[in-house]
Amino acid sequence: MRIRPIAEDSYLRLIRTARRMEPATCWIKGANVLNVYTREWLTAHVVLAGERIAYVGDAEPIVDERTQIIEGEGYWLVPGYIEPHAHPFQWYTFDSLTDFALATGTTTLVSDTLHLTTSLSLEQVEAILQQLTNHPVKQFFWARLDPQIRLAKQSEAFQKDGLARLLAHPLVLQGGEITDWTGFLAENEEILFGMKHARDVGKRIEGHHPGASASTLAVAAAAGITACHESITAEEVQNRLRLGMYATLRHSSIRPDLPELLAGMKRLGIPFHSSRLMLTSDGSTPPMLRHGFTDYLIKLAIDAGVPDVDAYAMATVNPAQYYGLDAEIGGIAPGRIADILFLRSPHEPTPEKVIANGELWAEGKKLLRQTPKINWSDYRFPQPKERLPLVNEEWFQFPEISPDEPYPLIQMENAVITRVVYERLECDETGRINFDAHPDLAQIVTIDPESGKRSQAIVRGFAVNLQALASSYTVSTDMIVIGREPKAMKQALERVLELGGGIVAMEEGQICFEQELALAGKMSDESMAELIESGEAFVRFMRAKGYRYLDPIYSLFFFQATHLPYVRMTAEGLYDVKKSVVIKKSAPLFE
Ligand SMILES: Nc1ncnc2[nH]cnc12
Repeated sequence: MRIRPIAEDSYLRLIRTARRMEPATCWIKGANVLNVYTREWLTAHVVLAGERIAYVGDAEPIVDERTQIIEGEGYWLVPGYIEPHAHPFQWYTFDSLTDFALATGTTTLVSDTLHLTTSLSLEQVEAILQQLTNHPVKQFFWARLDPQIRLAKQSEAFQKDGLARLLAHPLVLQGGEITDWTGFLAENEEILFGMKHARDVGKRIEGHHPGASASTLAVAAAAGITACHESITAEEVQNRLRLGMYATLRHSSIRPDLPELLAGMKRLGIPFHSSRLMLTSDGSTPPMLRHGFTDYLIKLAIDAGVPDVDAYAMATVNPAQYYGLDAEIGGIAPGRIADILFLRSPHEPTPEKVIANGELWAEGKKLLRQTPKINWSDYRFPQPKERLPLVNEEWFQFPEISPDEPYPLIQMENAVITRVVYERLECDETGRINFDAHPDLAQIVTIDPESGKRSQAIVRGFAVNLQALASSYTVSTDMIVIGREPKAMKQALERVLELGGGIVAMEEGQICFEQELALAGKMSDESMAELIESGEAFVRFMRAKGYRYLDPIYSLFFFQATHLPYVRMTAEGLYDVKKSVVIKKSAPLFE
């Protein structure tokens, strides 16, 4: 597959430059160049004709006064990195993630379309995908087959016609990730249609199989799933590879698994030079990006003992091959698009310079000029204040309980996994839960203006003595409010609505944390540097409030995500995912 067609005159120029009949546009003189195909470092000249590589080797090119000559001595050149599994909406936007990626050497992203497809028409989604291709980072996408929440509004992207339309889109490289495995097993029509269709139109299908046995994975492979990024042990990596799947090794803000996975793989003798290994940061939230992006993962791999050439291959030629793009990207070789990173040492994957499409775009982790941006105001995401003009303090009244009857609690096991436990709780004189006797508990309320429903439950493990936190940053289009003070919970939600979306915490009537996320309630147009600072401030705030797990940002995001075990907040109420039963029903917002 080709990334884009080549103009006739550019094609001729490429051939003539390769034949040394025409001058190079750029000559990188005598650098150490990684050959990802033979996995060796070779001293070579790299010669460009416009956006493509014309020649790599010993011969000097023809030059003229317009040839840009870059002294390659002392540099180690590697191909631009490829992130095969991005979720570009974790506070950052598609734009700010791409800028950050470019500055740190990732020149291709394959991205989730989730919050576009749940909020916009397919025409608008397609217009955004098309606009994103103006960015120097090459961008491709996946068509989700399920929205990861129960009783999702029937957005057209998840109907058969919509799925077929998205899967036919030239920028969409795969279907998935298949998070609704229960739906697959129940032979859900749309999911099976989407998988078969992806397969029939020659696209990849990505799985999502945490903890799956070899026999479950075998079913997934039979159904056409070709990669999965959910291995958390080396044995799970091995199971995937043995089935002919690609295993994407993940290091993310909720699962920072890479060093352990690699140590286990060494123990099992899984070859690091396998072409079926890729790396992903799987939508890490801003604080994790303090360390970098794909460059950070490669560094971790090298530090864990992976030979440097194999670590680079995991983030370049392997994903390029997986997506059928290796004639275009993933290597420094003739005919490829010139995405070239200049490193100071093979053990230091953060590039000093980044060439993308034959042009120098970044130096010292800074972009040299503005990249094309999406004009987000052209796209009408539902406005929180219009969806929910009135907030009622009653929604946050504590539930009446009986001190003799065990009450269902959401017990957090880690940042995203929850269980239901039943406990007797102390009540006050009004028959409502006495939160003073239970400092580690908080009320959690989700609000869905479209269905006019609110779900209410009690959570343990999120925070201690938390007065109020409201968030439009959720996996769905709902709002979530957590806390112990109904008045403060109302105020926090009102502030989120006023911001047009975001996360707000209140203490003693004062805002003590605030992050605007006015784009779809999930993203802000602040720079990545600002979002990293703010994300770190949020983590500090939550730690001070007793949060003990890895990533409070993802905790908020996933309280409703029914692809995760074991209890979730849904429009129907508190829901047991394994048993498929509602534990506690939702209530109407307005009687
Ligand atoms: N399944 C998922 N959906 C949306 N964002 C994610 N980030 C990591 N996993 C995700």
